[in-house]
Amino acid sequence: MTSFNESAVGIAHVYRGTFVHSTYHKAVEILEDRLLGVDTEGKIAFIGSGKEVDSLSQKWGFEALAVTQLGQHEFFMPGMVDTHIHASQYSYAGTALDLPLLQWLNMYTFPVEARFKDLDFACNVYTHVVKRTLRNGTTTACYFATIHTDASLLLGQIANDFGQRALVGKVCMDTNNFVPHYKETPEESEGETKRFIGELLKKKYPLVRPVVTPRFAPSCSSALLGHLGEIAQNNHLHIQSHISETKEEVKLVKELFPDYDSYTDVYHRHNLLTDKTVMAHGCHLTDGELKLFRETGASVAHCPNSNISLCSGMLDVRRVLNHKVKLGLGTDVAGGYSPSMLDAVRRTLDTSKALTIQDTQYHTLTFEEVFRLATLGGSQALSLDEHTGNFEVGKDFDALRVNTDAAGGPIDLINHGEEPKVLLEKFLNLGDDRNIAEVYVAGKRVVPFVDRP
Ligand SMILES: Nc1nc2[nH]cnc2c(=O)[nH]1
Ligand SMILES: [Zn+2]
Repeated sequence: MTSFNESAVGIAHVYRGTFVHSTYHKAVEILEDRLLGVDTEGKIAFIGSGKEVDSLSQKWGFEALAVTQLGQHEFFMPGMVDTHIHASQYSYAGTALDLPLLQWLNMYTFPVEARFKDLDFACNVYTHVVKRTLRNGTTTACYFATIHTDASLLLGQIANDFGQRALVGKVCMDTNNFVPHYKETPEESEGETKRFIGELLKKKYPLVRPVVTPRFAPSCSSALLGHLGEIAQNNHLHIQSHISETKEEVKLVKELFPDYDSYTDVYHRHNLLTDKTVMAHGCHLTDGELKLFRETGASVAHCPNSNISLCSGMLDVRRVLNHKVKLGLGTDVAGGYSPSMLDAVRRTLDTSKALTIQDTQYHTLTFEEVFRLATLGGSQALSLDEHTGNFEVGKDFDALRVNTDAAGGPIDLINHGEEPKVLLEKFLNLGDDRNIAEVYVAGKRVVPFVDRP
């Protein structure tokens, strides 16, 4: 039930139509002809039957005529959660996919990221990535920025200005043999991380939080990892990094950290594995490492476009879920070339089917399961599911108004009276931003963009 005082918080909007979401027990739950009320704080105040419009309008004090009615081929679904995206790498998305990870970082990534010292350059790229992801239905994004504190703060400001829910990480790295000007000393990295966290929190952006961001073990000394673990622990902060993306990287970590049992153990012994940690990729994690994820509550960001584009590996999502490790989806721009979570959904299904081609006994993921990973699963992976991820009374209204029959859109031949589940499947497989008529974050309509072009 609602936790707030009903008389103190009014109803701001009421929507009537089909709502499609996931619950902890059901991958897809279809709620037909429902009325959903959003209060003035952007939270879901009630969900009732459309037939009860008169009694609900009396109880909650809204005009029955003020209800927004969805069209026949429309539905609301929860906003999607991108659990891993490099905002800074959006500048070269769609290119540079011809090298394996470690060479790719040296050749393309580090030289580009070094440019974010220039705040004008940063502002342009960050504005584009926030707008593009919002327009594609990403209501929550967990961002890597670069090592530059002021540019990272700017990313937080831009996410706030456009109304996106975001975790923003100033990247930390004190090891870089290939592009030596793109690194910090351990003292700089520690000090600038503290400044970043302090200044971002001081802004009191309602939906933007800092996340402690060691790039990955090969870019960080043990001293730096230790400092970052301590900062996260002392301030109860989120943590993000990369793990076991490629076999070559796992081998390198073994050489760099010979006294540790595994790659996961490196992070664990620096206090970087907590229930607010999200680690990208994890393609080559062992059962023992997944057990450590489960025990600590750390989660995996599955980035299938990137895993295929850089030939890194194919994560066995079913195995991760069987270990009861939390898992969300990530675009991993620009290792992944698409900023759209719909692409992440499709690539997740493709990878699962590729694993099925290799082993016909494999338990292929269903589109319903992948829908959950893109929404509720992502919010769980980021430990934000108290606030977002599905349509539960008391949660923030983070939602996409999907119109499968949008004029000029990519979906043809929708039958009259088509089942909502079929509309969802068509949208996930064929849809794009033309089908996302509106995007809401914490009750506020953030797409279409109003004040800005
Ligand atoms: N895909 C990817 N993997 C990484 N590992 C360390 N840094 C990165 C990065 O920027 N992208
Ligand atoms: Zn990444």
